[in-house]
Amino acid sequence: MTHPGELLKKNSLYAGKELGQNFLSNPATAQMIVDRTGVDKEMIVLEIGPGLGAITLPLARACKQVVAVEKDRRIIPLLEEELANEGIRNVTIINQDILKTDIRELAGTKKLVVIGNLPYNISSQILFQLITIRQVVTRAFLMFQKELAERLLSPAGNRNYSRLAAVVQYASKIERVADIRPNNFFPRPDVNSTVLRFDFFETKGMGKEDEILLFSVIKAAFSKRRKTLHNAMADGELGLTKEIVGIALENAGIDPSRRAETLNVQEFIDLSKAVGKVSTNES
Ligand SMILES: C[S@@+](CC[C@H](N)C(=O)[O-])C[C@H]1O[C@@H](n2cnc3c(N)ncnc32)[C@H](O)[C@@H]1O
Repeated sequence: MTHPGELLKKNSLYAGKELGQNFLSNPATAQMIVDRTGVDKEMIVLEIGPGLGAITLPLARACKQVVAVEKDRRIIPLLEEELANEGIRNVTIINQDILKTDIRELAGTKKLVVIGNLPYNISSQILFQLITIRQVVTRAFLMFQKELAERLLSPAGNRNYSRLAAVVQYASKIERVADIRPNNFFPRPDVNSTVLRFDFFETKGMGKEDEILLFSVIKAAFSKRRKTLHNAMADGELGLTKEIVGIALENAGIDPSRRAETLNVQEFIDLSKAVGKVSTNES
């Protein structure tokens, strides 16, 4: 691969901050990430934000096909040239914003593996998007700012445990793949990065509606994290009175004086089922 600094300079371009363009500049690191994904020649991989191709090149050699969604139109000719120089023909580049992309439609009847060195300002949104379409995404390898990765890995009871961690842990098994230092990027970011692996799964007995309610309950519980569950969930966006919340907590066997960050995924499931039941009985 050509060094991103050199490639941009040659084409009179610059790395855009608003698009989170910190390109991987160390080919050994990009190769290590691809090796650790374990992708093979049978797999179709969706790459989010291929940039100048640091990951795309080793990835295309390892898998059957890469579908690469890149928002920045300016850098696509450079990526195409990098691929052509290496004789790589199994990459389809789509010039689009991933947040406006129908990934389900892209997948068609196939299952996808997703990989992305993401712009940090939209990484949580992308992860949430993948969770909602996990019927077509088997696993994902995503790079995050290290602090966010630590929060996602935090178990219930840890002070870093959050709304997003609860939702992600409900939908996937998470593992740390690698920590990556700033000197592996151009331009150098101010923060450390971590690649995480997500193996998505479906939970038995949880339909689409149950899941929507569960995510709302988790959101409401974390909306006022310093308050007890009873206070945080009452009179909020769930539209439940204090009395109803009290009954739901009791039916779920959860002490109302606990706080959101102490509830594990199963307890959130029990609580959302209890909320669903008590609200149906009320209406
Ligand atoms: C951190 S750079 C990583 C580039 C490349 N994968 C690498 O590792 O060197 C993020 C890439 O995502 C692209 N990008 C930013 N926002 C995007 C969006 N909403 N949809 C698709 N691509 C986006 C940027 O233009 C950039 O190429």
